[in-house]
Amino acid sequence: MYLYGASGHGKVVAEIAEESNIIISAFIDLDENKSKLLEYSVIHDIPQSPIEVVISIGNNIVRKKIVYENTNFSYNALIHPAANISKRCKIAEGTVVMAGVSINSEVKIGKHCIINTNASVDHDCIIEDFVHISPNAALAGNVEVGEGTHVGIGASIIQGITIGKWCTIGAGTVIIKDVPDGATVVGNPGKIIKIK
Ligand SMILES: CC(=O)SCCNC(=O)CCNC(=O)[C@H](O)C(C)(C)COP(=O)(O)OP(=O)(O)OC[C@H]1O[C@@H](n2cnc3c(N)ncnc32)[C@H](O)[C@@H]1OP(=O)(O)O
Repeated sequence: MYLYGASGHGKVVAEIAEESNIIISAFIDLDENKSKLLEYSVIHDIPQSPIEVVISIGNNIVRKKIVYENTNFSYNALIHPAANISKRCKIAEGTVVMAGVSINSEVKIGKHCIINTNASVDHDCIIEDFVHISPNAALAGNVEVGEGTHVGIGASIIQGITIGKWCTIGAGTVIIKDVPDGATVVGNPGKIIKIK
């Protein structure tokens, strides 16, 4: 497997692959100043043959762009063995689930999401493609999160809330009302500070 993105996030993704006994061929990164990350080489020319990849980049828009630009890539979900995942949840290709995560019954998680360390996603949540749920964020039951949204570290979202596409939920924010597309929300209770 290749990891696309030789960064801090890439290190964490590499260690999930190692824990899962998956062999890492190399990192791919267009930054020619990077030659090695952990014990792995960083290559700058994207292979054109079919390869299996996990995109190890935290930026949601960049992950989406890479998927659309590289049709020779194939993807599987990468799940840390120390994540606690319901047998009734669905996790789509390219999504990375980190250590300590809990995902409860009948949750659906889209493609190329990051469910970061110790995040908690409760029953019946629906998370669309390219979302990042940061460390220690907690989603109560029946929460929906739209494509490309970033839920910040330690944020809490009460049950039944719908968060739109490409939103940013600030670190530690408490969401008690639905959030429209493109909104940045911070504080407790969460208030919109900008809309894209
Ligand atoms: C493993 C990992 O590292 S995963 C990465 C996890 N990272 C995160 O969760 C980061 C989340 N990002 C944030 O919380 C950021 O502060 C953002 C995106 C919400 C806002 O960033 P910016 O758009 O740059 O806004 P800026 O810093 O200018 O702040 C605007 C106002 O909102 C306030 N504000 C910003 N973030 C927060 C927050 N999380 N909670 C409360 N208030 C906040 C600021 O104090 C400021 O208030 P003021 O106008 O009264 O001075």
